[in-house]
Amino acid sequence: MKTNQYSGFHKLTMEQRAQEVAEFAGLTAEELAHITKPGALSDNVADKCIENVIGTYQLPMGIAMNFVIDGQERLIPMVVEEASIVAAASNAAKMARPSGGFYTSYTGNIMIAQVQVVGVSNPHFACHSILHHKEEILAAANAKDPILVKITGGAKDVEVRVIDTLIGPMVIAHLIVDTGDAMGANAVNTMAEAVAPLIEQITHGTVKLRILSNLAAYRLARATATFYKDAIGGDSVVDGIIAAYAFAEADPFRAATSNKGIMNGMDPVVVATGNDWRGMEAAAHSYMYYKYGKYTSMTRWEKDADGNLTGAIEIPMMVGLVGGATKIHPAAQAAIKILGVKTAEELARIIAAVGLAQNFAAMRALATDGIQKGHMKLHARNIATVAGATGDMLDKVVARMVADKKISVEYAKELIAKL
Ligand SMILES: CC(C)(COP(=O)([O-])OP(=O)([O-])OC[C@H]1O[C@@H](n2cnc3c(N)ncnc32)[C@H](O)[C@@H]1OP(=O)([O-])[O-])[C@@H](O)C(=O)NCCC(=O)NCCSC(=O)C[C@@](C)(O)CC(=O)[O-]
Ligand SMILES: NC(=O)C1=CN([C@@H]2O[C@H](COP(=O)(O)OP(=O)(O)OC[C@H]3O[C@@H](n4cnc5c(N)ncnc54)[C@H](OP(=O)(O)O)[C@@H]3O)[C@@H](O)[C@H]2O)C=CC1
Repeated sequence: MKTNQYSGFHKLTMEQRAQEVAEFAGLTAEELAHITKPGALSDNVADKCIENVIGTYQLPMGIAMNFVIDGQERLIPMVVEEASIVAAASNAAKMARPSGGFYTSYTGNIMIAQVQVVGVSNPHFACHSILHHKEEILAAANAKDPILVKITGGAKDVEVRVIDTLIGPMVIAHLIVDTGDAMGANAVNTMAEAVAPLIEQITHGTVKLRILSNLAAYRLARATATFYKDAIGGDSVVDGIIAAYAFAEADPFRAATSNKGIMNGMDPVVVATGNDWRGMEAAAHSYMYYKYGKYTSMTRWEKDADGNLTGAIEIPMMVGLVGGATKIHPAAQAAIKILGVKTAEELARIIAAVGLAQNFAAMRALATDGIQKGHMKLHARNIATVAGATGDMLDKVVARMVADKKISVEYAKELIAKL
């Protein structure tokens, strides 16, 4: 496969798809086997990732097609259990292609470590004292990670705040750290612990928590795309999507589902690359309050002067290529090679684009046929399997359920009995 716009890719067998992906990404047979051969992880790394390991739990890895991001064709590995997500991402990317696909930007690999100081009688004065000693504090932080300092410069700045809390004022110091191609949690936690004694001396207070913030408000990935109205169903579809977006922008009940739809795109890539999806989720949802003062849509959708649909997303994206499980998980390494990324920045930008694509696909389906038509057609295989259908019988049962527009375990069982 020389291009990722492979119409009918989904009609190939698993083995054929794997070979096409390996050819596009230049995967060796061994690298491909880390994905296609179950059990690879338990042979060498599972017991090094977490505690009390007894084995491994497998999830499907699908490949979203058609993505052009900043002018480059990308295959997107997505690890997820839910039907229709990979199809939706592929469909959205296909519809974005006529305008050139997705365009991204990024603010840098900047993480925040928090140091909490309590018992300070003059908190505002203490904040100034911390800032007077900024260079000393940065030196103490950077002494803990010479590798990071060599690569990125490490801790770059200190910020301070006084917050009023239920137990009185607290001085909160933020270490601002460039963590390079690492997600950086362990790195910044180590630095926060290292500077605590110095901050206690400076403030005459007591340091309690020393921990990163997952509200990675300085590590933002952005993506935009233009969907030509004629490529997505015309003015009524554009207006339908704008109305769906306006609902999510205004209502947290809708925003929660619309943003879950965005996570349908972002989480599977974060998981596929061995990154911390809990941290990414915490960052993305909390950023809504930080930026907009309310829980709202993570995306912004508008009409351009020609009536085409334009979308944008700005989201904290703290993912790494080194550190955590990424470096030691062979399938994560293979996924990174499929993506063709060399830096954490590239990966962050791609994930933001996939989130935007997923939101478009969901809202377009909702604004036209409704989600069930596309979703349940793909979920039918899952339903038929639950009912006990296998092999050719499975295909026959799925075809009949879709044709009869009756997709349920009950009806699948009826069909199995009949067929
Ligand atoms: C599902 C589609 C794409 C069908 O849409 P369609 O128009 O029937 O698809 P199509 O048959 O015309 O195919 C168009 C392209 O879609 C892809 N595609 C099509 N079928 C497959 C397949 N079997 N396997 C892999 N890829 C597939 C593929 O790229 C294909 O291009 P082609 O290969 O033909 O050149 C569409 O209905 C859709 O995008 N629906 C949205 C589904 C969705 O968002 N699923 C997420 C789960 S629902 C949810 O939890 C989120 C939500 C909805 O609650 C969020 C919210 O509320 O906002
Ligand atoms: N989200 C959260 O709240 C938390 C997440 N975590 C977990 O922390 C892990 C990620 O932490 P992270 O600090 O990335 O993990 P690591 O500590 O494993 O990796 C970071 C280290 O890799 C080394 N390194 C090598 N090459 C590079 C490079 N090019 N750029 C940057 N660093 C490089 C650095 O120095 P050196 O070699 O000296 O280490 C750096 O400190 C994830 O598993 C995450 O789940 C942990 C706590 C909290």
